[in-house]
Amino acid sequence: MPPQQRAGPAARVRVCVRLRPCSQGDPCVRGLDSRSLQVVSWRNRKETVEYQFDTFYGDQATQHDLYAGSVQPVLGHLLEGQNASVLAYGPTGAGKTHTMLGSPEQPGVIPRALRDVLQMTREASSSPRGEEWDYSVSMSYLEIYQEKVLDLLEPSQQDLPIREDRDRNILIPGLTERELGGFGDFERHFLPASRNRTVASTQLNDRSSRSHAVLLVRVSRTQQAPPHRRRTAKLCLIDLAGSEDNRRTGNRGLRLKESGAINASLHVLSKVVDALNQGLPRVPYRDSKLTRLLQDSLGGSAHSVIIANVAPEQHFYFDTLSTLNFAAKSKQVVNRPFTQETLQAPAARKRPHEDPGAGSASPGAKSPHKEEPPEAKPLSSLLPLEQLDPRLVQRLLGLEQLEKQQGGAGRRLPLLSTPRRERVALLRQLEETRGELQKLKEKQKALEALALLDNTCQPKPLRDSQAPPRARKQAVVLPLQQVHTPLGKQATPSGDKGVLVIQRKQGQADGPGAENQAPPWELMLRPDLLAQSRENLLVLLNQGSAKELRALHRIGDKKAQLIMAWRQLHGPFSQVEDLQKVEGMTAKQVASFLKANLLSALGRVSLAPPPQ
Ligand SMILES: Nc1ncnc2c1ncn2[C@@H]1O[C@H](COP(=O)(O)OP(=O)(O)OP(=O)(O)O)[C@@H](O)[C@H]1O
Repeated sequence: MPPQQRAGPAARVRVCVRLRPCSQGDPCVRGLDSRSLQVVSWRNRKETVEYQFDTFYGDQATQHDLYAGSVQPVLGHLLEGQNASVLAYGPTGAGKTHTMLGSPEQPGVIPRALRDVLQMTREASSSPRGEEWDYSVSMSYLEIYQEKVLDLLEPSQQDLPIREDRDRNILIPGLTERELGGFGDFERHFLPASRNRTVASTQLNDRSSRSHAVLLVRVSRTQQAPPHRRRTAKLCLIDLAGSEDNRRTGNRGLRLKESGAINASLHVLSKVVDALNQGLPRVPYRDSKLTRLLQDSLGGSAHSVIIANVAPEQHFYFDTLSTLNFAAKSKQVVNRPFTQETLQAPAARKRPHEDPGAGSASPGAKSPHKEEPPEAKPLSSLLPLEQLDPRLVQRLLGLEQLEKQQGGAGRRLPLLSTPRRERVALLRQLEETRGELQKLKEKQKALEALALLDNTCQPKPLRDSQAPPRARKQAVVLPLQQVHTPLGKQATPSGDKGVLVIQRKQGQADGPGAENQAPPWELMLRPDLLAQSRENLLVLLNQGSAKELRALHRIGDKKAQLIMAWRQLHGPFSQVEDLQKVEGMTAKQVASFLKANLLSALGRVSLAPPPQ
């Protein structure tokens, strides 16, 4: 059954800053109060910058202080079916992993949150009303290493896809998901998986995280009795890899490549926050795997907490400023958490431990969870309805009506309540309509192509300083018509100015079942214009500037340079096919270059009436 979403109040991203204890020299960061801090310039100690956040944790703050003050408060939303995210951000060596993971003596956010979530579900199920509900908690753990999504619970080199379902939940099909009965289960799965995370020694951190690590925890509660309401929420705990200034890390080779990927994805994260703050229509979530994964945490459906970790040493001064600037702008991001609830049909319902993947707010799971199938789309047309030929619209509507009666396209449900004779007539009508529709679509396509060519072929001077215009697909509706000609003969459907000829294909004719095949005719360019167009392309290849060459399809900056260099060395090309002699251009590439450019080169042809 379709999920129901109940929007809660908007929730601003909560931002706290944590300062790591100083390991050498005079610190350049000092706390002012429980919310504010000051950064002192390394050049002039009188120069200071002040920041204010939801909470500031100084270097004496404990793991418990931070967890209880900033993380625990958002976990309560999970049982309401709302998502939550905690994200540790900051330069390398500033204490992100310490904050999120900690050590056996000083456990960090992750073990504390898991203990609490498991405790919460246990308490809820043993409360007086809790007996009516089944609770389940499960986890997945992944890293994003060099733009690859890797499963840490079942490590392999396979880069897992990130998908979005129709309710805009982010899913990772194929990601392993483990059911957690208690904290012991969590430790059993999590500790070995943490060792799978990519870490390495750099000059700034002996165990530097080379990837972004994401722990996904799913909390579901399902009503035992009908209507089996089910609420599912996702908790995302993220230990980001640190931004790195490679002049200081001394990174080389693989380390340098890793830090390139880390810095690039953090840059996109910053652009995402900028776009959200400026209310831009396009937020570049898709520009990196990290932001794609965080799509429902930043400016999305989660209660989010950002922990900005900063290091106090003077040599971290610029990193500290850039981290605090990121944190300051993140404060303004507003999320819209909602409760998502599904009703499960009794037959589809299983006990949670049998079916950990069911439910649509899941982070995705190996076997059980599948991405929701896309909603059945209405029959598509080539052009917006209002631009289509009225007869075609009539046919489309008729077909849709018939398909509805029949139970949907492709599903040939018997029309049980319809008398047999009517049923046969209805089915025949449906077949005919489908056939006609197919034909009309083919014709529409052909006529669009024709209209496109006619538009492209406005006479222009041969040496035009402008680059040849790129063919623009235009929605032009022409009266539907088909010109039949004897085999091998050609006709010009648009009179003297026509540029296309319709030619019947060998061995094909209209007949029963022909509507299901490709049309029995094809469109071809008028031969005289074809020759002219090739000639124009050749002129362009021999005389065109780099800019004009780049304006051709399939020619980028590098190829344009190579073509000009070849021209200088060997003189003009004698035919377009000579392009094969240019470094890196194969016969196949030249053929596809020709195909892609013949139309736009036609724009340079002055049209004369076709030869009689
Ligand atoms: N609040 C803290 N108290 C005590 N030690 C800390 C604290 N924060 C960090 N450290 C220590 O500082 C060192 C670097 O911390 P950590 O590895 O957590 O940095 P990081 O930001 O995760 O770095 P990277 O991005 O390179 O992985 C570790 O030895 C860690 O134990």
